Amino acid sequence: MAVCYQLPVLALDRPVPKHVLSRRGAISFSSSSALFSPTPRHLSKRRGAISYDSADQTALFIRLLGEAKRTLSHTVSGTRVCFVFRSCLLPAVSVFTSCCLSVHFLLSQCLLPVVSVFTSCCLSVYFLLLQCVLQRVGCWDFDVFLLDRLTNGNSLVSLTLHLFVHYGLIRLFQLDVVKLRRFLVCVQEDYRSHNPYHNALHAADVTQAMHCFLREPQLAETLTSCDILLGLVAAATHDLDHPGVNQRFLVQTEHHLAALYQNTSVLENHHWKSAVGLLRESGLLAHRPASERLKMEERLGSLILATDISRQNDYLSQFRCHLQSGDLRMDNANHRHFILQMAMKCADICNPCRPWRLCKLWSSKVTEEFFHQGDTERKHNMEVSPMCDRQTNSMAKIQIDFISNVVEPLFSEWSRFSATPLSRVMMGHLSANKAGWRPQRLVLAAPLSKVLPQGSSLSSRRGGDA
Ligand SMILES: Nc1ncnc2c1ncn2[C@@H]1O[C@@H]2COP(=O)(O)O[C@H]2[C@H]1O
Ligand SMILES: [Zn+2]
Repeated sequence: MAVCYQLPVLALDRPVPKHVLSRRGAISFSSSSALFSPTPRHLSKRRGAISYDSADQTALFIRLLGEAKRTLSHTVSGTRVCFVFRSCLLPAVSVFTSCCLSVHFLLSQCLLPVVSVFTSCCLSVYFLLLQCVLQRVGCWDFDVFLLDRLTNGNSLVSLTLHLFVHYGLIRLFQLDVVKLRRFLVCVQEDYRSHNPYHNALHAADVTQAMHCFLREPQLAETLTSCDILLGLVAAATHDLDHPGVNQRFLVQTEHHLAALYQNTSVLENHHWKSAVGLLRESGLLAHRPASERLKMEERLGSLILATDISRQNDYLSQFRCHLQSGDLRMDNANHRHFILQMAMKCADICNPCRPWRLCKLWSSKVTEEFFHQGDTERKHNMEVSPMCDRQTNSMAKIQIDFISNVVEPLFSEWSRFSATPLSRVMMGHLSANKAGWRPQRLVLAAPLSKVLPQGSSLSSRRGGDA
């Protein structure tokens, strides 16, 4: 009690600050506990709250509400009632209360241990399940959607942390685990969750694919721990703060990012600079020499910039030259970095190489985002971008074109460089998926009238045309 007395106590009914409520260890108790009474939770009245930091378990605020007192003063009015209440009812009430307390005490003695054993069993089962899922992180059919559901939308943080532990990066770079976690949480939060495709789940998917490529023999045997660290951080951050529209849209709408990066690799430059901002803010690498930090930031940039799909042909022709002349030397730091760039590019657009079920999910997400941009462009009388027009495109048509023109050329060179079972599996899925889309290529997306609200500028324009 003495300890409690010294703790900061909030005044009655003053709202608990937001930052305190967001802490993990907040306990709040109410007039009827869901454990002991059938009263629905929303009917029970909150009586108080204790918040403590999950790390040090030290109570920060104790807050008690005066609910009971107020109820009593409403019921008791007038001296006579007060007298009757005091002489007859009060003893009865106090006997009743002590009975209730005894029952409550008995129940809590019997039930609480059972409840806490049950809770810890549930937690153990949950962590076992999570471990089972994460143990398959190196498999090409890894289900990142399942991981996301299991972690309640925290797949990017949990997957990347798991991989940092897997590669021993925390020990090798003497990383502060708290800073690392904070950095990853910030990265995850800087992705826009309302984007159908360019969100933290896509980043988790790319990071998992990157891990699969890092495990390929040619890379696993030669990459340094710094290459691995950069490969994972680049994959996790490569689309940071993506606005859900492409560069063309940003340039045409004279967005400030287009002006800032002079219409060149606008998005990729923004992702890179955002990643560097978070790295510096988190202090994750603050203990490393400044020259090493700068070099890492630069290499991070060149990995992220490699994902600019409009520059794919430059990278591909360079890759083909190396493969033809057979001059790639993995003991050469520049060559290793180039292979990391190619791995990053493959990881970014590998969704058509996944098993059909996963491939279909990604395709519908990316199409939704494209069509959303197209709808916005039409609404503002802009020219609708290729692949973004739901009136002339079908999901299957977009997929077949994307596979034929972008994915196949890249992955056939990658499998020439890394002729492994994984490459054969990916190429197998790619051709099966392309064949799977063919019968659907003439099916158009939902009619625009179902997407745009009635009376929008477009629906009236279409009416005029008719
Ligand atoms: N399944 C897909 N279908 C069509 N385009 C895709 C698909 N997957 C990725 N892309 C495009 O490829 C781009 C790669 O870089 P981004 O992730 O910035 O944006 C991606 C999309 O524009
Ligand atoms: Zn991406």
